[in-house]
Amino acid sequence: MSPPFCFDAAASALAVDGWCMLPGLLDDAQTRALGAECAAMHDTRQLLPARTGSSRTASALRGDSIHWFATDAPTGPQQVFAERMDALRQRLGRELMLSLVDCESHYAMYRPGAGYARHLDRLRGSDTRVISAVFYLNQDWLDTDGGALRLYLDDGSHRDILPRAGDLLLFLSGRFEHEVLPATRDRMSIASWMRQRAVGADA
Ligand SMILES: O=C(O)CCC(=O)C(=O)O
Ligand SMILES: [Fe+2]
Repeated sequence: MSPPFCFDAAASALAVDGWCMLPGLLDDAQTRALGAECAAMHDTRQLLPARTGSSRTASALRGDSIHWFATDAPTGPQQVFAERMDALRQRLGRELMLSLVDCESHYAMYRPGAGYARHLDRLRGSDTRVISAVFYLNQDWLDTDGGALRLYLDDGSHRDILPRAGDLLLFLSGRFEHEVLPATRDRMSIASWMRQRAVGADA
């Protein structure tokens, strides 16, 4: 387990820049177990084409297939991930003085050539997603494999982040547009959102 200072460094970077990379969320065996589970679920057709917003049909905007984690019956690897993310959520909430009440997560598989067009991680009419987190599951990813997440920064520049196993990308959901560029091989990740209660919802 990585020491808590990693979480503190992430909180500081999020407060200053609004985004950061956090290595060491899980160890290599835990990361590999999640990658193996995602690949197996894809092979057994348990990942379904993702939809955007209220659209009933799979959108041309995104080409991934996903599986939401069931919080009531997590698998072993999912439970390990969820516990670690909960610890991170609580630490970030304290440090950034945010009320982050829960975290929702799904596996995602992008087949070669699939991407996700530039977007913001806020669902239409909803401001519950505060922090976006993407945990990557791809062993031995090469620069030439493509598949970067392109994060558009405030100053008009962008950063390309390769989906390397064990890396966690964190950013403020309401602030950064981003897109997934197509890759030449299968690209797996866990996309998560740390959420606040909907404004106007009952306490
Ligand atoms: O897989 C990624 O790098 C990001 C996915 C994403 O932007 C999303 O699911 O909203
Ligand atoms: Fe996104």
